[in-house]
Amino acid sequence: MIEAQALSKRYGAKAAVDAVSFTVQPGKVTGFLGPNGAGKSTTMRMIMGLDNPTSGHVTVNGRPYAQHRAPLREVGALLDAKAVHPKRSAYNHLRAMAATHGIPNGRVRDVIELTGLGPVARKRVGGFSLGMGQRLGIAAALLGDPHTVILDEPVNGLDPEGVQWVRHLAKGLAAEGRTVFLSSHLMSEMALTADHLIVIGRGRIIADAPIQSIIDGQGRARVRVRADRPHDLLGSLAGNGVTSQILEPELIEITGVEPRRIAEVALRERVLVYELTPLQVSLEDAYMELTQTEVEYQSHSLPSGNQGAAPVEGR
Ligand SMILES: Nc1ncnc2c1ncn2[C@@H]1O[C@H](COP(=O)(O)OP(=O)(O)OP(=O)(O)O)[C@@H](O)[C@H]1O
Repeated sequence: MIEAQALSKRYGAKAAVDAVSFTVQPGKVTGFLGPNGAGKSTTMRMIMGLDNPTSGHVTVNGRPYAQHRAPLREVGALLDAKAVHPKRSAYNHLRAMAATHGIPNGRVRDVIELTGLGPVARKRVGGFSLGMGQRLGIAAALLGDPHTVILDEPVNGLDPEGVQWVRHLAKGLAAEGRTVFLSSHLMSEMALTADHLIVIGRGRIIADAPIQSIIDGQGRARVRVRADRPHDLLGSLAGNGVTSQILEPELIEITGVEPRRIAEVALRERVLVYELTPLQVSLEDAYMELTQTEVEYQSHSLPSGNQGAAPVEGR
């Protein structure tokens, strides 16, 4: 279990991590999700004792990382896959790590097999692709057979087979009762892997909940409607945070109101509706909604004729 309490890290005037408190439970995969620069890596580095908190504290299985007698057996982490001597082979890198931590050589062979590194294990790490480097980082994280596994952006650079492998690995480790904490900026990946999500934006926790409740809590009803007089319909639906997007002259998307209410209003206004389709709120939409105001580097789409979402105007 990982427990952070009012954990903060400042760089000068900037709060990279701002008084975050959370618990990562064993037996499930917890996703640590946030846009670029949100504070994920800084938090993970503090968990591993690589950065000192400015204030607050964080423990792994009840103690700060550095106070564990056999830390590699307690927590395994992939934080920076490139932090390996380029002239060493993968096998020698893992052997050296194992030797300094009293881990038998047999375990080195096990993790090489587990991570699919067998064919390249004797090659120099300097020539590794990003994906192979990630696999080596994961092999190192698992070397001590740890109770807690922390992986920072583990699917970075992996091909689809590798992505799927990480997914199965994470789920398998959690099923064995381990604490698994994975960071990502991709909601789509987390949706397939994590049981629980901690969402961070600009150094602060903005959600901490099971995946399903994040969808249920954040997603607002979105409905696609084809109607002969969309403006009349929208005029009558105005208010209470209802927003709309006109996609074609007779095609609109309405957010924030249930399909039945749209049908009732259309009937009352004698607007002909010939399509009324509830659109599923994807996890990606829920994430965008959660982090909208929390991204550090926001991209803006170019203005275009009738595509922008606009609040419904009253009559
Ligand atoms: N050593 C440092 N010195 C100054 N600022 C830093 C340092 N490390 C991180 N930061 C800043 O702290 C904030 C959080 O960075 P962090 O790397 O933890 O975010 P992240 O969520 O892991 O993002 P990414 O997905 O881009 O890696 C960013 O604004 C970053 O620029």
